[in-house]
Amino acid sequence: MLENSTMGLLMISNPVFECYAFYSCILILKMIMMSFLTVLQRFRKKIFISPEDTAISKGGGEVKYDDPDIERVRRAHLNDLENIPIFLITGLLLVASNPPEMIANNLFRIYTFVRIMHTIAYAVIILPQPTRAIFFIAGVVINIIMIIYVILSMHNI
Ligand SMILES: N[C@@H](CCC(=O)N[C@@H](CS)C(=O)NCC(=O)O)C(=O)O
Repeated sequence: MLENSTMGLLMISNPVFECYAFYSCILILKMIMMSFLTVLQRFRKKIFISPEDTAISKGGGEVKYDDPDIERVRRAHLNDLENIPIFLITGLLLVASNPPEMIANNLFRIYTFVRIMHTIAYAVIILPQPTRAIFFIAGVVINIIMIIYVILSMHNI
């Protein structure tokens, strides 16, 4: 059983949890949108992942696995999958560690901003490197800061 005080931290009445929950929802919605962005590209280019999918496209289509535009969106989606779930778990651990509100909330805000910018730089307007790398690294640094805070806030290690 969680202690009462910890349960209190993981409730919307805690402003840090509220902020975490809000930005987590934004990031989850963003990831859901990546599937639709892929579908959009598939219909635009009439290129599908399985033969039966070509039947739902007016004018048919073909199965191909190396279209650069589609693969770009898929890579951006995969990169989200490599990073955002780490934030969702680490952010929750941070909330449970009762961090300073301003610091935690700004980490959540900046993380969300850099992940959205990573997608834009990778799959929407395609910005030159190292723009995307900077957004990626900023996100990784925030996850690491949160992990270090959580570890340091433990009493029994
Ligand atoms: N799985 C990634 C690990 C490194 C990474 O995430 N790099 C960032 C900054 S260059 C990125 O946007 N990689 C592109 C990608 O994952 O498709 C890769 O193979 O590149």
